[in-house]
Amino acid sequence: LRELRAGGSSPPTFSSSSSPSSSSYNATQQRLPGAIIIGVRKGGTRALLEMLNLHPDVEVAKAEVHYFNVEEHYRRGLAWYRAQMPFTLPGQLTVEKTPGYFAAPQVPAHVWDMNPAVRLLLIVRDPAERLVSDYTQVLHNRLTRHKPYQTLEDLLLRKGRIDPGYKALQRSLYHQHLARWLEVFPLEQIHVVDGDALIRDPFPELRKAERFLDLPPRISPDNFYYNTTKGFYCLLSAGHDKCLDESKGRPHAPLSSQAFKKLCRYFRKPNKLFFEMVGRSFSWC
Ligand SMILES: Nc1ncnc2c1ncn2[C@@H]1O[C@H](COP(=O)(O)OS(=O)(=O)O)[C@@H](OP(=O)(O)O)[C@H]1O
Repeated sequence: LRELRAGGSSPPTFSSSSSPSSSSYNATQQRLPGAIIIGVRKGGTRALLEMLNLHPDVEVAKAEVHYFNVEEHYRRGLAWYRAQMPFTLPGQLTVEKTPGYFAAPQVPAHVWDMNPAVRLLLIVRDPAERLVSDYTQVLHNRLTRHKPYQTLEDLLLRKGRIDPGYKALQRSLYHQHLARWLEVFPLEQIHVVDGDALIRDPFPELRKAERFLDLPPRISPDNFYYNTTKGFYCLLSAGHDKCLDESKGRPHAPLSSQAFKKLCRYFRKPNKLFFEMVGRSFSWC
C-alpha cells in the first residue's frame, strides 16, 4: 500500500503536474528508526508493521533488517543501518521490525547506544501458540528443502516431560528476555501490543500504538476488513486491499491435546512473572 503511495524505499518521484516544492523533495532522506518492533517472533510483527504503515506519518523498512542481532551487520555501522531505511520527509516516523531482537542478549544495549529515546513495540501472543507457530515455520522450511524433520512432540518432550532446552520453548519465556530490556530501557518506553487481540480485531490495538507513538489518530476501522477466505483481517487503503502472504496464518502443525496442556502448565509461572513485569495480564492458556 505504502509503495503505491510513497514510492516504497526509493525517493518519491513527483510528476511535473503535481510536484511539491523542491525543498520538500530535497528534505526526503533515509533516517534512523524512531520506533522498532523488537518481537516476539511469530507474535504478529509483520501484521503490526503493515498496519502502522497505513498511517500517513509512518514509513517502514519492508525487509527485516537484523542490524542489532547479527554481528556482521552491526559491524557495518549506523550508516549501513540507515541505508536500509525508507525515505521519509521531516516529521515522518521510520519504523523497522526484526523479531529476532527481543531474545538476543546483546541487542538492548546496542539499541540504546543508537538512540536512548527510541520507542519500542513488543507484540506478544499466547506463548504456547507462539511456540507451535515457531515450530510450524521451521517444519515448513525443512519440508520445502526436503530435509528430515522431527515432530513437535519429539522436540518438546523428553521422557514425557517438557524439555526446557528446546529453543522455541525458550523464545516463549517472555519474562526472561524482557528482563534484559528492562535493565536498559524503562518500561514506559516499551509498548506491549496484544498479538491475539490484533488477530481478533486490529483497530483498537492500532489506536493504542498511535497514541504511544504520539501520532495523530489517522488509522480507522475502515482500513480493515475480515477476509473470510484467509480467515484474518486484511488491509484497505486508498481503494487497494492487501492481505499478508500465505506464511502468515497458516495451519499449525499437530500437537496432542495432552502435550498442549503440559505446555500450558509449564508456561503458567513464566507468564505470571511476565504479567507482573508489564503490569497487566493476558488470557493465555
Ligand atoms: N491480519 C493478519 N493476517 C495474517 N496473520 C496475522 C494477522 N494478524 C496477526 N497475524 C499473525 O501473525 C503471525 C506471524 O507473526 P510474525 O509476522 O511476527 O512472524 S515472523 O516472526 O515475522 O515470522 C501469524 O502466525 P500464525 O497464525 O501462527 O501463522 C498470524 O497469526
